[in-house]
Amino acid sequence: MDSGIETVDVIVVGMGPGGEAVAGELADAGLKVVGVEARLVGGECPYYGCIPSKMMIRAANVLAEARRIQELAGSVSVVPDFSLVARRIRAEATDDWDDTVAAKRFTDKGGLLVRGTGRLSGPRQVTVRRSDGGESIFAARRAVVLNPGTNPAVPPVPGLTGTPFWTNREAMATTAAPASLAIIGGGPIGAELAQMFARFGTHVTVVVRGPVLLPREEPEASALLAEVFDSEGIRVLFNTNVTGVRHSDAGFSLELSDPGTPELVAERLLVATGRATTLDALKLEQAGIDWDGKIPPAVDGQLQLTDGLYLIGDAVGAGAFTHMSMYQANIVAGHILGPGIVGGDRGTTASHAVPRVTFTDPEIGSVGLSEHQARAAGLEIRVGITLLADSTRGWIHKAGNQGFIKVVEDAGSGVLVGASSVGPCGGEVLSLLALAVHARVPVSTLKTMIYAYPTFHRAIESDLASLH
Ligand SMILES: Cc1cc2nc3c(=O)[nH]c(=O)nc-3n(C[C@H](O)[C@H](O)[C@H](O)COP(=O)(O)OP(=O)(O)OC[C@H]3O[C@@H](n4cnc5c(N)ncnc54)[C@H](O)[C@@H]3O)c2cc1C
Ligand SMILES: NC(=O)c1ccc[n+]([C@@H]2O[C@H](COP(=O)([O-])OP(=O)(O)OC[C@H]3O[C@@H](n4cnc5c(N)ncnc54)[C@H](O)[C@@H]3O)[C@@H](O)[C@H]2O)c1
Repeated sequence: MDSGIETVDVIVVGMGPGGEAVAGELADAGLKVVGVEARLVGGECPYYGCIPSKMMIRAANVLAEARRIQELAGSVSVVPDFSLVARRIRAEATDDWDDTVAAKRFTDKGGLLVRGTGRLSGPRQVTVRRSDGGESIFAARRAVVLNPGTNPAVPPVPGLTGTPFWTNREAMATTAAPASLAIIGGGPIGAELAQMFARFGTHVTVVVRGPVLLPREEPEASALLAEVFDSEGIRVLFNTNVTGVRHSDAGFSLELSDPGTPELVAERLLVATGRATTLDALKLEQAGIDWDGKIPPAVDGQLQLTDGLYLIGDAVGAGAFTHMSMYQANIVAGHILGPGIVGGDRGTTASHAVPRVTFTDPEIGSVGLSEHQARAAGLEIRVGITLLADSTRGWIHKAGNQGFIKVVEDAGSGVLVGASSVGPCGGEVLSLLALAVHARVPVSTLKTMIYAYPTFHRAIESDLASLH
């Protein structure tokens, strides 16, 4: 409708992983739910993030394993063909960036999907500038849930704007691996895509303004990844700023602050310098929020900004991961349904055991606090670190066996407060450590567990024995 206000139970603005989950569950429970989506139902993860990037990485890892055949099993000729990956992403992951199936999943539950951009226009009221040019206004009896996600952040580098640089979105849509690629940023996106494209034959240079890759990880993980990148021919320029960008038919030319490499030339440029929220555009002040650009601390518990207004997903700032968006969606759905409903009231958010996995090879998984964070929090800690290559399974594995397990124990309580699992299947091995940190399992109990032989996770047993 173009006039009047339609009253519903719940309005969800932004149908990313968390928005889609909460809207779907509430619609399933019989509530009248409006989902507002400006681009694609499902958000960044299925179309431009986790899923297509992991399909690319799966293919790149197969190439890497094939190249390891000569060290372990014979000979093979490996000829990469990126078109297979591009086809798979179109056919199986993104439906050629068409969200009809995802939209139907929601509308089949009774949800009303409104395509357009939503903003708050009052307490529990949302105005939508629809994609068809019209406007709709909705009022929510129970709640408004904001799941706006993020967009790629683009740094103010002179000359960059207006060039055909890639963000993750264009990178996921490429049909060919470029001959050469410059990447600005050595976070998870930069690191994962650097190795993936390099394994398809691209000459990759990563420009990192600090001294390490993946600065949020343990220093041992960052150092190991730098070693692996070096061994795979991926060039990393540390402590380097990009001071200018030019583009011509020949490709990109980057002006660098490094006197040793003042210019970097590449066919393509990927900007992977973090994300920017769109919270400003949601007009939180219309719902009575004293908005100063910072998320109010109240959002940490019930994810409620004010009565009946919830925020979930990357914009919360508690970890920009799909699993966090879904975790928060579950808590908010429970809160909206209320304790009287079966499955209602799912408590408040806990932040002590947030896991993450960067899908480089080796995979870099971590949970909870790093050694540095635990010390900075004033904890008296014990640390253990065990190289996978020194474990039986790592030694058997041989080619591609780089990695380690690192655990951080709070000596006072005798429980693990953080851990890293780096290696082949590092993300899978992390699960045991994530459980230990989440459930605060005493280290004395973990030490009595039987660890199957010869598994990668058995290195955890040696690691616990090495705590000091
Ligand atoms: C390359 C890449 C790889 C990644 N890999 C992983 C991974 O392996 N594992 C992992 O856990 N995470 C990964 N992530 C992160 C993951 O994609 C996000 O954490 C995830 O998408 C959750 O985001 P979200 O729920 O906050 O919303 P998003 O997915 O960002 O979706 C938000 C939606 O809201 C819509 N929207 C925004 N504002 C409005 C408005 N005003 N009105 C209407 N609609 C609006 C947007 O169009 C968008 O569709 C990756 C990200 C990238 C970029
Ligand atoms: N496997 C996963 O779970 C996965 C994979 C990819 C992305 N993600 C999520 O997406 C988020 C975004 O990833 P990202 O890698 O873009 O962001 P990021 O913020 O994690 O890393 C960006 C890096 O770019 C650097 N940087 C910023 N401005 C720069 C500049 N002007 N010049 C050079 N370097 C600059 C930053 O110092 C930082 O190290 C991640 O934080 C993560 O939460 C998750």
